[in-house]
Amino acid sequence: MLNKDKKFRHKKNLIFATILLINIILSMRPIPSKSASVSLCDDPKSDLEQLIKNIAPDKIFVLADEHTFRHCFNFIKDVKGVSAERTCRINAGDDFKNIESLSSVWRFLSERGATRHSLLINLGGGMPCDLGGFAAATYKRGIPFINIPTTLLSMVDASVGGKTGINFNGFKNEIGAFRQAEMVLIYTPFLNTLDQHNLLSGYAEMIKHALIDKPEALDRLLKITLSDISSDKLSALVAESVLVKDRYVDSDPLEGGIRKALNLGHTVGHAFESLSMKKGRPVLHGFAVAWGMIVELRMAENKLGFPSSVRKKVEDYINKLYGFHPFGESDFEDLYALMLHDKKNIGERINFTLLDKVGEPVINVDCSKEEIKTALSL
Ligand SMILES: NC(=O)c1ccc[n+]([C@@H]2O[C@H](COP(=O)([O-])OP(=O)(O)OC[C@H]3O[C@@H](n4cnc5c(N)ncnc54)[C@H](O)[C@@H]3O)[C@@H](O)[C@H]2O)c1
Ligand SMILES: O=C(O)C(=O)C[C@@H](O)[C@H](O)[C@H](O)COP(=O)(O)O
Ligand SMILES: [Zn+2]
Repeated sequence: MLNKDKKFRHKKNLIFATILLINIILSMRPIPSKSASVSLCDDPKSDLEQLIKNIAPDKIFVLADEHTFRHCFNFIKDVKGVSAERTCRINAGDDFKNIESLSSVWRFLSERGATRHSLLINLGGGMPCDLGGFAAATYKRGIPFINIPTTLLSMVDASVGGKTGINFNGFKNEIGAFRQAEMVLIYTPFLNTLDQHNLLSGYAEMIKHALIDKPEALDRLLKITLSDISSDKLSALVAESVLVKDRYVDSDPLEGGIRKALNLGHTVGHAFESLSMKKGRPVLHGFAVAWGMIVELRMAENKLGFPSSVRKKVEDYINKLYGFHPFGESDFEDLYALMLHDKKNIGERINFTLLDKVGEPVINVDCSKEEIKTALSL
């Protein structure tokens, strides 16, 4: 099963890499995505207008947070049918990816007469994309939505693949649904106003994609200093990264199996993220995932023989750029209790996604409390 999977992935890798290369050479923009349509665009206004023409909604609504309304709304405000009056603005940050914000979006749509034929455009990072996607999935049992990601993290990861939802009861994405966007429009100049901290946060998910893709992709990322990167180079890396995500989503859209590879670093990462939020000192999702990957690569090394030289290279890179995770021995029981709620678990078993080697994820690895503790405190 695994071997067949590897061969299949290798063949698909080659096809995608070839298409990507041809695209870059010919400067063609659409990304050959399969699960949701994803495109790298040069002109969000005209691309959005074309899309809206095809969808033909009766009304158009936009969801933005306070920052994306300020920095990004101007790029789409002149699109026919888009208006500030029909733009729902929510507070920024993961603290607000909650039932109250969700309810305010449902109310906004309902009070302004949104129908099942109305369109919701989520303009923002992973927070508005996740929350807006879930609002769209549930409002009148589902209306179409478009994601326009404005952070690096949402361009390479959160806007694609149909996982929508909110945090609830102290747990990440506890309530949600799988629902694909009609289209994902990636416009990398939005990143010009994004701070370095949030760029790094997105870069962590790119490192995750490289780890489940191939050694060359990982080596390339670990050589780059994000603060010096040219916008062309970053756009090419965004395209490459989002293709990795799309490939896994396409093989297993509802996460019955191999899509769990995309959750590498998240069993521990989500526990870090939830605990930091509970303590009132929230860390960004990508930072939590970066630290979660360190712990899970140690577990992969201990349990599956993942090469220690590669684990060390990734760990050094993360420690240098992201610092060390802010948790101590005394946090272990809380972190473990949070991991018991991970969505990949079955019964009381905590199921990790680990790696044999770079590009060879192994899903459903059952790890004991002791094994987790050892990896956390090495
Ligand atoms: N659905 C998925 O597959 C998936 C994948 C990865 C992460 N996520 C989720 O995504 C969320 C994290 O996403 P995120 O990192 O994009 O966070 P975010 O949406 O909270 O954005 C981070 C910050 O950047 C600001 N911002 C956004 N775009 C900007 C721009 N262009 N210029 C200036 N500021 C801007 C936002 O207002 C916010 O303050 C988490 O909730 C995580 O769980 C979901
Ligand atoms: O798309 C996926 O599948 C992922 O796991 C991508 C993750 O980066 C993302 O953070 C996702 O929201 C985590 O999902 P969850 O099912 O662990 O809540
Ligand atoms: Zn993530």
